[in-house]
Amino acid sequence: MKNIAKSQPEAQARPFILVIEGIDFSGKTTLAHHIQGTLLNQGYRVKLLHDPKGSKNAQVIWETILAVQEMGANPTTEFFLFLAARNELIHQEALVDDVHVIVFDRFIFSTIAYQLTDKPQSWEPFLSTHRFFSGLMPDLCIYCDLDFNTFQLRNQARSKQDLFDQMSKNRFKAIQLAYEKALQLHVCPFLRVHHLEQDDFLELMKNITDRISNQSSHV
Ligand SMILES: Nc1ncnc2c1ncn2[C@@H]1O[C@H](COP(=O)(O)OP(=O)(O)OP(=O)(O)O)[C@@H](O)[C@H]1O
Ligand SMILES: Cc1cn([C@H]2C[C@H](O)[C@@H](COP(=O)(O)O)O2)c(=O)[nH]c1=O
Repeated sequence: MKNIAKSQPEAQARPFILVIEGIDFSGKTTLAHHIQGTLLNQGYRVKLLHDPKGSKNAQVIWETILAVQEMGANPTTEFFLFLAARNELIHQEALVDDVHVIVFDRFIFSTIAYQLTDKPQSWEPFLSTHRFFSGLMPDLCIYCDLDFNTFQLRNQARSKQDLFDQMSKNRFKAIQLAYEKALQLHVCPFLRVHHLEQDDFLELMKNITDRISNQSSHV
């Protein structure tokens, strides 16, 4: 990726929380690494965290999620385990370093889309609980859009799969719909990306860095 500028970013009172969301194989991790690399090149201190696997304890909880899922756990149990994993991730990794930007590869919208899919009445209570216990709310969400055919092609090309990756078209559509509705809750602004090309990426980066500078000039 092109090195745009190397001026020193302004000091910030708190990190900018950038969340990358989307269904499995939508390109979140690829995009997150490009964004991290570009921001680092511009002199930002950046931390990239993968929810739910991005800290030692979170990884243990993720393995528990997979194990109990295999045994047919109650969906609410799965919900609480994802919250537990995120709590560990936040406390072990997110709140410990002095950084300008934290990029989360998945965050609270994933829980709405996957665990609370058909329970829109539970979304606000969940968000309030998250806000109360962690205080870490997204400043911007980048939503990676994907069609079902591409999902299937990318899924088939994968060597390693877990139960979350094996979903029917109906389940895929339900998760997407939940994402779309959750993004309308005004938790934070969001940008939608779909098959990102180089030019679109440069524009996206400009948008992101403008928002980061804007936040630091308002603290
Ligand atoms: N813009 C793109 N164009 C074409 N292929 C892409 C693009 N972005 C990602 N891919 C490919 O799609 C696959 C999934 O990408 P990636 O791992 O980044 O997605 P993800 O959303 O993080 O997936 P998961 O949710 O399973 O972790 C990879 O094989 C990657 O190379
Ligand atoms: C954070 C979070 C994740 N999930 C699911 C979604 C994915 O299938 C896996 C995580 O693996 P990936 O490599 O990021 O695709 O976990 C979930 O169901 N709920 C959540 O809150």
